[in-house]
Amino acid sequence: MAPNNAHTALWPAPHASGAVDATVHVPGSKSVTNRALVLAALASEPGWLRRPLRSRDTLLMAAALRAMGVEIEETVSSSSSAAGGPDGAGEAWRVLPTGLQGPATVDVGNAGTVMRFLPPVAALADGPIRFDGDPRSYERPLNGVIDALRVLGARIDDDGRGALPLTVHGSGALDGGRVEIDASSSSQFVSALLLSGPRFNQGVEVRHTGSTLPSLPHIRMTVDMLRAVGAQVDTPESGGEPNVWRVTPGALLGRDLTIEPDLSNAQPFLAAALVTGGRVIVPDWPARTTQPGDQLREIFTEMGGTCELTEYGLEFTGSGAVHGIDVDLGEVGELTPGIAAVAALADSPSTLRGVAHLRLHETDRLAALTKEINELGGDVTETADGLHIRPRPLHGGVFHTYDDHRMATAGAIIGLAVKDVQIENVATTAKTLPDFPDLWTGMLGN
Ligand SMILES: O=C(O)C1=C[C@@H](OP(=O)(O)O)[C@@H](O)[C@H](O)C1
Ligand SMILES: C=C(OP(=O)(O)O)C(=O)O
Repeated sequence: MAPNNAHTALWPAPHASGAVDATVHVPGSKSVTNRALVLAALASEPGWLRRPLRSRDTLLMAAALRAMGVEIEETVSSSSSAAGGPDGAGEAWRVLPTGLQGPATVDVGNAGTVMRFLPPVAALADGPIRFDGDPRSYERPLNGVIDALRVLGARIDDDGRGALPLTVHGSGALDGGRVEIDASSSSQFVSALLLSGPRFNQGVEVRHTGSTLPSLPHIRMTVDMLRAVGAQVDTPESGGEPNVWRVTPGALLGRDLTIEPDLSNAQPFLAAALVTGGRVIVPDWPARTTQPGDQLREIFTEMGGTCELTEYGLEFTGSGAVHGIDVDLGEVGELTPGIAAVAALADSPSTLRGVAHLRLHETDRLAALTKEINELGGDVTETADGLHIRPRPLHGGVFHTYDDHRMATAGAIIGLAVKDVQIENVATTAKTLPDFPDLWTGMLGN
Protein backbone atom coordinates (compact mmCIF):
# COMPACT_ATOMS: atom_id res chain seq x y z
CA MET A 1 0.00 0.00 0.00
CA ALA A 2 1.68 3.26 -1.09
CA PRO A 3 1.66 5.75 1.79
CA ASN A 4 0.00 8.49 -0.25
CA ASN A 5 -2.88 6.13 -0.99
CA ALA A 6 -3.37 5.23 2.65
CA HIS A 7 -6.38 7.48 3.10
CA THR A 8 -8.34 6.12 0.19
CA ALA A 9 -7.12 2.53 0.47
CA LEU A 10 -9.90 0.04 1.16
CA TRP A 11 -9.41 -2.84 3.58
CA PRO A 12 -11.80 -5.76 3.08
CA ALA A 13 -13.13 -6.26 6.59
CA PRO A 14 -12.89 -9.98 7.36
CA HIS A 15 -16.24 -11.76 7.58
CA ALA A 16 -16.47 -14.32 10.39
CA SER A 17 -17.29 -17.76 9.09
CA GLY A 18 -18.14 -18.98 12.58
CA ALA A 19 -17.76 -18.25 16.27
CA VAL A 20 -14.41 -16.70 17.13
CA ASP A 21 -12.30 -18.41 19.79
CA ALA A 22 -9.12 -16.49 20.51
CA THR A 23 -6.78 -15.01 23.06
CA VAL A 24 -5.89 -11.42 22.19
CA HIS A 25 -2.99 -9.61 23.86
CA VAL A 26 -4.14 -5.99 23.77
CA PRO A 27 -1.34 -3.35 23.85
CA GLY A 28 -1.06 -0.75 26.61
CA SER A 29 -3.53 1.99 27.46
CA LYS A 30 -3.19 5.28 25.60
CA SER A 31 -4.64 7.25 28.49
CA VAL A 32 -2.37 5.64 31.11
CA THR A 33 0.76 5.83 28.91
CA ASN A 34 0.33 9.53 28.15
CA ARG A 35 -0.43 10.46 31.76
CA ALA A 36 2.56 8.40 32.92
CA LEU A 37 4.83 10.19 30.43
CA VAL A 38 3.68 13.63 31.61
CA LEU A 39 4.02 12.76 35.30
CA ALA A 40 7.46 11.19 34.75
CA ALA A 41 8.59 14.32 32.89
CA LEU A 42 7.45 16.49 35.81
CA ALA A 43 9.01 14.30 38.51
CA SER A 44 12.14 15.07 40.46
CA GLU A 45 13.76 11.69 39.80
CA PRO A 46 13.87 9.16 36.94
CA GLY A 47 10.95 6.80 36.32
CA TRP A 48 10.04 3.76 34.24
CA LEU A 49 7.14 2.96 31.96
CA ARG A 50 7.03 -0.76 31.22
CA ARG A 51 5.01 -2.10 28.29
CA PRO A 52 4.04 1.44 27.19
CA LEU A 53 1.69 1.79 24.25
CA ARG A 54 3.61 2.68 21.11
CA SER A 55 1.10 4.33 18.84
CA ARG A 56 0.79 7.68 17.08
CA ASP A 57 -0.68 9.44 20.15
CA THR A 58 1.93 8.18 22.59
CA LEU A 59 4.89 8.63 20.23
CA LEU A 60 3.74 12.24 19.69
CA MET A 61 3.63 12.72 23.46
CA ALA A 62 7.13 11.27 23.86
CA ALA A 63 8.48 13.37 20.97
CA ALA A 64 6.96 16.54 22.44
CA LEU A 65 8.52 15.94 25.86
CA ARG A 66 11.87 15.15 24.24
CA ALA A 67 11.60 18.44 22.30
CA MET A 68 11.25 20.22 25.66
CA GLY A 69 14.42 18.54 26.95
CA VAL A 70 13.16 15.39 28.69
CA GLU A 71 15.21 12.26 28.05
CA ILE A 72 13.22 9.16 27.22
CA GLU A 73 15.44 6.14 26.75
CA GLU A 74 14.40 2.96 25.01
CA THR A 75 15.45 0.05 27.19
CA VAL A 76 14.99 -3.66 27.33
CA SER A 77 13.69 -4.42 30.77
CA SER A 78 15.51 -6.95 32.88
CA SER A 79 12.56 -7.16 35.27
CA SER A 80 10.91 -10.54 34.90
CA SER A 81 7.69 -9.14 36.37
CA ALA A 82 7.34 -6.97 33.29
CA ALA A 83 7.92 -9.83 30.87
CA GLY A 84 4.96 -11.62 29.44
CA GLY A 85 2.92 -10.92 26.32
CA PRO A 86 4.17 -11.15 22.78
CA ASP A 87 3.54 -7.43 22.07
CA GLY A 88 6.99 -6.10 22.87
CA ALA A 89 6.55 -6.86 26.55
CA GLY A 90 9.69 -6.38 28.52
CA GLU A 91 10.50 -3.21 26.62
CA ALA A 92 10.37 -0.06 28.63
CA TRP A 93 10.85 3.68 28.53
CA ARG A 94 13.12 5.17 31.15
CA VAL A 95 12.24 8.83 31.64
CA LEU A 96 14.90 11.23 32.90
CA PRO A 97 13.27 14.53 33.79
CA THR A 98 15.34 17.62 33.14
CA GLY A 99 14.73 21.35 33.23
CA LEU A 100 11.97 21.86 30.67
CA GLN A 101 13.00 24.32 28.01
CA GLY A 102 12.09 26.02 24.76
CA PRO A 103 12.22 27.00 22.05
CA ALA A 104 10.46 23.86 20.89
CA THR A 105 7.70 22.82 18.55
CA VAL A 106 5.07 20.27 19.52
CA ASP A 107 3.08 18.32 16.94
CA VAL A 108 -0.10 17.20 18.69
CA GLY A 109 -1.38 15.25 15.66
CA ASN A 110 -5.02 14.76 16.60
CA ALA A 111 -4.30 13.57 20.13
CA GLY A 112 -6.58 15.15 22.72
CA THR A 113 -4.18 14.08 25.47
CA VAL A 114 -1.22 15.82 23.82
CA MET A 115 -3.04 19.04 22.85
CA ARG A 116 -4.61 19.40 26.33
CA PHE A 117 -2.05 17.92 28.74
CA LEU A 118 1.03 19.69 27.35
CA PRO A 119 0.24 23.44 27.35
CA PRO A 120 0.36 23.45 31.18
CA VAL A 121 3.70 21.61 31.02
CA ALA A 122 4.93 24.17 28.48
CA ALA A 123 3.97 26.96 30.89
CA LEU A 124 6.55 25.48 33.28
CA ALA A 125 9.26 25.42 30.62
CA ASP A 126 11.79 28.14 30.05
CA GLY A 127 11.19 29.51 26.55
CA PRO A 128 8.50 29.51 23.86
CA ILE A 129 6.76 26.26 22.96
CA ARG A 130 4.78 26.28 19.73
CA PHE A 131 1.84 23.85 19.38
CA ASP A 132 0.46 22.72 16.03
CA GLY A 133 -1.28 19.62 14.72
CA ASP A 134 -3.58 17.98 12.18
CA PRO A 135 -6.32 20.15 10.61
CA ARG A 136 -8.89 18.52 12.94
CA SER A 137 -6.88 19.60 15.99
CA TYR A 138 -7.71 23.23 15.09
CA GLU A 139 -11.40 22.42 15.54
CA ARG A 140 -11.20 20.55 18.83
CA PRO A 141 -11.91 22.64 21.94
CA LEU A 142 -8.93 23.90 23.89
CA ASN A 143 -10.41 27.11 25.33
CA GLY A 144 -10.77 25.60 28.80
CA VAL A 145 -7.02 25.00 29.00
CA ILE A 146 -5.93 28.27 27.34
CA ASP A 147 -8.22 30.50 29.42
CA ALA A 148 -7.36 28.71 32.65
CA LEU A 149 -3.61 28.93 32.07
CA ARG A 150 -3.91 32.67 31.47
CA VAL A 151 -5.77 33.05 34.77
CA LEU A 152 -3.02 31.01 36.46
CA GLY A 153 -0.33 33.32 35.10
CA ALA A 154 0.74 31.99 31.69
CA ARG A 155 1.40 34.02 28.55
CA ILE A 156 -0.11 32.40 25.46
CA ASP A 157 -0.35 33.68 21.88
CA ASP A 158 -3.21 32.22 19.88
CA ASP A 159 -5.48 33.49 17.14
CA GLY A 160 -8.33 34.22 19.55
CA ARG A 161 -10.46 31.16 18.70
CA GLY A 162 -9.52 29.26 21.84
CA ALA A 163 -7.89 26.54 19.76
CA LEU A 164 -4.67 25.49 18.04
CA PRO A 165 -2.24 26.66 16.76
CA LEU A 166 -0.71 28.56 19.65
CA THR A 167 2.52 29.39 21.44
CA VAL A 168 2.99 29.12 25.19
CA HIS A 169 5.72 31.49 26.38
CA GLY A 170 7.01 29.56 29.37
CA SER A 171 8.98 31.45 32.01
CA GLY A 172 10.21 28.46 33.98
CA ALA A 173 7.44 28.63 36.61
CA LEU A 174 3.72 29.34 36.95
CA ASP A 175 1.85 30.95 39.85
CA GLY A 176 -1.13 28.58 39.79
CA GLY A 177 -4.01 29.08 42.21
CA ARG A 178 -7.78 29.00 41.70
CA VAL A 179 -9.53 28.76 38.36
CA GLU A 180 -13.04 28.13 37.03
CA ILE A 181 -13.53 26.23 33.80
CA ASP A 182 -16.39 24.78 31.81
CA ALA A 183 -15.20 21.27 30.97
CA SER A 184 -18.48 20.09 29.47
CA SER A 185 -16.81 19.67 26.07
CA SER A 186 -13.88 17.61 27.43
CA SER A 187 -12.82 16.12 30.74
CA GLN A 188 -9.28 16.52 29.48
CA PHE A 189 -9.38 20.22 30.48
CA VAL A 190 -9.61 19.17 34.13
CA SER A 191 -7.02 16.40 33.78
CA ALA A 192 -4.60 18.76 32.06
CA LEU A 193 -4.62 21.31 34.87
CA LEU A 194 -4.44 18.69 37.62
CA LEU A 195 -1.52 16.78 36.07
CA SER A 196 0.82 19.80 36.12
CA GLY A 197 -0.78 21.29 39.24
CA PRO A 198 1.77 19.97 41.79
CA ARG A 199 4.47 21.91 39.94
CA PHE A 200 2.61 25.26 40.03
CA ASN A 201 3.87 27.57 42.82
CA GLN A 202 0.50 27.57 44.57
CA GLY A 203 -0.74 24.25 43.23
CA VAL A 204 -4.15 24.47 41.59
CA GLU A 205 -7.85 24.51 42.46
CA VAL A 206 -10.05 23.66 39.48
CA ARG A 207 -13.77 24.37 39.70
CA HIS A 208 -15.92 22.99 36.86
CA THR A 209 -18.85 25.30 36.19
CA GLY A 210 -20.58 23.63 33.23
CA SER A 211 -23.82 21.65 33.45
CA THR A 212 -22.31 18.32 32.41
CA LEU A 213 -18.90 16.74 32.78
CA PRO A 214 -18.03 13.81 30.51
CA SER A 215 -15.61 10.96 31.06
CA LEU A 216 -15.39 11.03 34.87
CA PRO A 217 -13.37 7.79 35.01
CA HIS A 218 -10.63 9.58 33.07
CA ILE A 219 -10.53 12.31 35.74
CA ARG A 220 -10.35 9.57 38.40
CA MET A 221 -7.45 8.05 36.44
CA THR A 222 -5.66 11.41 36.60
CA VAL A 223 -6.23 11.69 40.35
CA ASP A 224 -5.16 8.08 41.02
CA MET A 225 -1.98 8.45 39.00
CA LEU A 226 -1.14 11.79 40.67
CA ARG A 227 -1.56 10.23 44.12
CA ALA A 228 0.62 7.29 43.08
CA VAL A 229 3.53 9.70 42.51
CA GLY A 230 3.05 11.40 45.84
CA ALA A 231 0.75 14.32 44.96
CA GLN A 232 -1.90 15.43 47.42
CA VAL A 233 -5.24 15.77 45.63
CA ASP A 234 -8.63 16.64 47.16
CA THR A 235 -11.61 15.57 45.08
CA PRO A 236 -15.40 15.65 45.27
CA GLU A 237 -15.22 11.92 46.03
CA SER A 238 -12.81 12.41 48.95
CA GLY A 239 -15.25 14.65 50.76
CA GLY A 240 -14.57 17.89 48.88
CA GLU A 241 -17.07 20.18 47.18
CA PRO A 242 -18.85 18.86 44.08
CA ASN A 243 -16.98 19.70 40.86
CA VAL A 244 -13.89 21.00 42.67
CA TRP A 245 -10.42 19.43 42.61
CA ARG A 246 -7.42 20.76 44.58
CA VAL A 247 -3.78 19.81 44.07
CA THR A 248 -1.19 20.84 46.65
CA PRO A 249 2.21 22.01 45.35
CA GLY A 250 5.01 19.49 45.82
CA ALA A 251 7.67 17.33 44.20
CA LEU A 252 6.63 14.21 42.29
CA LEU A 253 8.28 10.81 42.68
CA GLY A 254 9.62 8.76 39.84
CA ARG A 255 7.52 5.63 39.42
CA ASP A 256 8.09 2.18 38.03
CA LEU A 257 4.82 1.52 36.27
CA THR A 258 3.69 -1.39 34.11
CA ILE A 259 1.00 -0.05 31.77
CA GLU A 260 -2.34 -1.91 31.74
CA PRO A 261 -3.79 -3.15 28.43
CA ASP A 262 -6.02 -0.55 26.75
CA LEU A 263 -9.51 -1.74 27.67
CA SER A 264 -11.17 0.59 25.14
CA ASN A 265 -9.02 -1.02 22.47
CA ALA A 266 -10.11 -4.42 23.81
CA GLN A 267 -13.64 -3.44 22.82
CA PRO A 268 -13.65 -4.63 19.17
CA PHE A 269 -12.29 -8.03 20.22
CA LEU A 270 -14.94 -8.49 22.94
CA ALA A 271 -17.52 -7.31 20.41
CA ALA A 272 -16.30 -10.05 18.06
CA ALA A 273 -17.12 -12.66 20.69
CA LEU A 274 -20.52 -11.04 21.20
CA VAL A 275 -21.60 -10.79 17.56
CA THR A 276 -20.27 -14.23 16.52
CA GLY A 277 -21.40 -16.09 19.65
CA GLY A 278 -17.76 -16.93 20.31
CA ARG A 279 -15.17 -16.48 23.04
CA VAL A 280 -12.32 -14.02 23.44
CA ILE A 281 -9.79 -13.93 26.27
CA VAL A 282 -7.92 -10.70 27.02
CA PRO A 283 -4.94 -11.50 29.29
CA ASP A 284 -3.86 -9.06 32.01
CA TRP A 285 -7.28 -7.37 32.32
CA PRO A 286 -6.76 -5.46 35.58
CA ALA A 287 -8.77 -6.49 38.65
CA ARG A 288 -9.10 -2.83 39.58
CA THR A 289 -8.78 0.04 37.15
CA THR A 290 -10.02 3.54 36.37
CA GLN A 291 -10.14 2.79 32.65
CA PRO A 292 -13.64 3.38 31.24
CA GLY A 293 -13.31 0.23 29.12
CA ASP A 294 -13.83 -1.84 32.28
CA GLN A 295 -17.52 -0.90 32.00
CA LEU A 296 -17.69 -3.11 28.89
CA ARG A 297 -18.03 -6.09 31.22
CA GLU A 298 -21.42 -4.75 32.25
CA ILE A 299 -22.50 -3.17 28.96
CA PHE A 300 -21.68 -6.15 26.74
CA THR A 301 -23.21 -8.52 29.31
CA GLU A 302 -26.46 -6.56 29.03
CA MET A 303 -26.14 -6.84 25.24
CA GLY A 304 -26.03 -10.64 25.40
CA GLY A 305 -22.64 -11.93 26.58
CA THR A 306 -21.20 -13.30 29.78
CA CYS A 307 -17.81 -12.68 31.26
CA GLU A 308 -15.48 -14.01 33.85
CA LEU A 309 -12.57 -12.08 35.31
CA THR A 310 -9.80 -14.36 36.55
CA GLU A 311 -6.20 -13.84 37.60
CA TYR A 312 -5.22 -14.55 34.01
CA GLY A 313 -7.50 -11.99 32.43
CA LEU A 314 -11.02 -11.51 31.10
CA GLU A 315 -12.87 -14.28 29.33
CA PHE A 316 -15.83 -12.93 27.40
CA THR A 317 -18.35 -15.26 25.75
CA GLY A 318 -21.17 -14.43 23.37
CA SER A 319 -24.45 -16.31 23.60
CA GLY A 320 -25.31 -16.05 19.92
CA ALA A 321 -27.96 -13.42 20.70
CA VAL A 322 -27.19 -9.69 20.62
CA HIS A 323 -29.62 -7.35 22.37
CA GLY A 324 -30.19 -3.63 22.05
CA ILE A 325 -29.47 -1.37 25.01
CA ASP A 326 -30.66 1.94 26.45
CA VAL A 327 -27.64 3.45 28.12
CA ASP A 328 -26.04 6.73 29.18
CA LEU A 329 -22.47 6.63 27.86
CA GLY A 330 -21.44 10.04 29.25
CA GLU A 331 -18.78 8.44 31.46
CA VAL A 332 -17.45 6.20 28.73
CA GLY A 333 -17.91 8.22 25.54
CA GLU A 334 -14.97 6.67 23.74
CA LEU A 335 -16.82 3.32 23.78
CA THR A 336 -19.72 4.72 21.73
CA PRO A 337 -18.58 3.79 18.19
CA GLY A 338 -18.06 0.13 19.15
CA ILE A 339 -21.35 -0.06 21.04
CA ALA A 340 -23.17 1.55 18.09
CA ALA A 341 -21.69 -1.07 15.76
CA VAL A 342 -22.89 -3.93 17.97
CA ALA A 343 -26.27 -2.22 18.41
CA ALA A 344 -26.71 -2.10 14.61
CA LEU A 345 -26.49 -5.93 14.63
CA ALA A 346 -28.79 -6.48 17.62
CA ASP A 347 -32.27 -8.04 17.86
CA SER A 348 -33.87 -4.88 19.31
CA PRO A 349 -33.39 -1.08 19.14
CA SER A 350 -30.87 0.87 21.18
CA THR A 351 -30.67 4.39 22.56
CA LEU A 352 -27.19 5.74 23.36
CA ARG A 353 -27.35 8.92 25.47
CA GLY A 354 -25.11 11.46 27.20
CA VAL A 355 -22.53 11.80 24.42
CA ALA A 356 -23.20 15.14 22.69
CA HIS A 357 -19.51 16.00 23.17
CA LEU A 358 -18.57 13.25 20.71
CA ARG A 359 -19.32 15.77 17.96
CA LEU A 360 -15.94 17.31 18.90
CA HIS A 361 -13.87 14.11 19.03
CA GLU A 362 -11.53 12.86 16.26
CA THR A 363 -14.48 13.51 13.96
CA ASP A 364 -18.16 14.28 14.63
CA ARG A 365 -18.74 10.69 15.74
CA LEU A 366 -22.53 10.96 15.97
CA ALA A 367 -22.80 12.20 12.36
CA ALA A 368 -20.18 9.74 11.11
CA LEU A 369 -21.79 6.68 12.74
CA THR A 370 -25.24 7.68 11.50
CA LYS A 371 -24.07 8.19 7.93
CA GLU A 372 -21.89 5.12 7.64
CA ILE A 373 -24.28 2.63 9.27
CA ASN A 374 -27.18 4.01 7.23
CA GLU A 375 -25.19 3.70 4.01
CA LEU A 376 -24.92 -0.03 4.72
CA GLY A 377 -28.74 -0.15 4.99
CA GLY A 378 -29.08 0.72 8.68
CA ASP A 379 -31.58 2.95 10.45
CA VAL A 380 -29.76 5.30 12.82
CA THR A 381 -30.90 8.76 13.84
CA GLU A 382 -29.00 11.39 15.77
CA THR A 383 -30.56 12.83 18.90
CA ALA A 384 -29.47 15.95 20.79
CA ASP A 385 -27.08 13.88 22.90
CA GLY A 386 -26.66 10.53 21.20
CA LEU A 387 -28.06 7.97 18.78
CA HIS A 388 -31.20 5.88 18.19
CA ILE A 389 -30.33 2.65 16.44
CA ARG A 390 -33.01 0.41 14.95
CA PRO A 391 -31.35 -2.74 13.61
CA ARG A 392 -32.13 -3.72 10.02
CA PRO A 393 -30.46 -6.23 7.70
CA LEU A 394 -27.27 -4.57 6.48
CA HIS A 395 -25.41 -4.99 3.20
CA GLY A 396 -21.80 -4.53 2.09
CA GLY A 397 -20.24 -1.25 1.05
CA VAL A 398 -17.50 1.19 1.92
CA PHE A 399 -17.33 2.27 5.57
CA HIS A 400 -15.61 5.68 5.73
CA THR A 401 -13.52 6.43 8.80
CA TYR A 402 -12.83 10.22 8.81
CA ASP A 403 -9.32 9.75 10.31
CA ASP A 404 -10.98 8.23 13.38
CA HIS A 405 -9.46 5.03 14.77
CA ARG A 406 -12.71 4.07 16.52
CA MET A 407 -14.72 4.44 13.30
CA ALA A 408 -12.34 1.93 11.68
CA THR A 409 -12.75 -0.61 14.47
CA ALA A 410 -16.54 -0.06 14.51
CA GLY A 411 -16.65 -0.84 10.79
CA ALA A 412 -14.60 -3.99 11.36
CA ILE A 413 -17.14 -5.21 13.95
CA ILE A 414 -19.96 -4.78 11.43
CA GLY A 415 -17.86 -6.53 8.78
CA LEU A 416 -17.73 -9.67 10.91
CA ALA A 417 -21.47 -10.11 10.47
CA VAL A 418 -22.07 -8.39 7.11
CA LYS A 419 -20.33 -9.58 3.94
CA ASP A 420 -18.30 -7.25 1.70
CA VAL A 421 -17.76 -4.34 4.07
CA GLN A 422 -14.65 -2.38 3.11
CA ILE A 423 -12.98 -0.08 5.61
CA GLU A 424 -11.48 3.06 4.14
CA ASN A 425 -8.09 3.97 5.70
CA VAL A 426 -7.85 1.24 8.31
CA ALA A 427 -4.34 2.65 8.91
CA THR A 428 -5.99 5.37 10.99
CA THR A 429 -6.10 2.80 13.82
CA ALA A 430 -2.40 3.68 14.29
CA LYS A 431 -3.60 6.55 16.52
CA THR A 432 -3.94 4.11 19.40
CA LEU A 433 -3.60 0.56 18.01
CA PRO A 434 -1.17 0.22 15.09
CA ASP A 435 -1.43 -3.58 15.27
CA PHE A 436 -5.20 -3.61 14.75
CA PRO A 437 -5.40 -5.27 11.29
CA ASP A 438 -2.95 -8.03 12.33
CA LEU A 439 -4.59 -8.61 15.71
CA TRP A 440 -7.98 -8.77 14.00
CA THR A 441 -6.99 -11.29 11.33
CA GLY A 442 -5.03 -13.21 13.98
CA MET A 443 -8.14 -13.41 16.14
CA LEU A 444 -10.01 -14.88 13.18
CA GLY A 445 -7.31 -17.48 12.67
CA ASN A 446 -6.15 -16.10 9.31
O1 LIG B 1 -8.17 11.81 29.43
C1 LIG B 1 -8.20 10.91 28.59
O2 LIG B 1 -7.25 10.10 28.45
C2 LIG B 1 -9.38 10.79 27.72
C3 LIG B 1 -10.55 11.43 28.07
C4 LIG B 1 -11.76 11.38 27.23
O3 LIG B 1 -11.86 12.62 26.57
P1 LIG B 1 -13.20 13.54 26.56
O4 LIG B 1 -13.54 13.85 27.97
O5 LIG B 1 -12.76 14.70 25.74
O6 LIG B 1 -14.24 12.70 25.89
C5 LIG B 1 -11.71 10.24 26.23
O7 LIG B 1 -12.76 10.34 25.32
C6 LIG B 1 -10.38 10.23 25.50
O8 LIG B 1 -10.33 9.18 24.57
C7 LIG B 1 -9.25 9.99 26.49
C1 LIG C 1 -11.58 10.72 22.00
C2 LIG C 1 -10.47 10.00 21.85
O1 LIG C 1 -9.19 10.48 21.81
P1 LIG C 1 -8.49 11.84 22.26
O2 LIG C 1 -7.53 11.44 23.33
O3 LIG C 1 -7.81 12.33 21.02
O4 LIG C 1 -9.56 12.78 22.74
C3 LIG C 1 -10.55 8.53 21.68
O5 LIG C 1 -9.47 7.88 21.71
O6 LIG C 1 -11.64 7.97 21.51
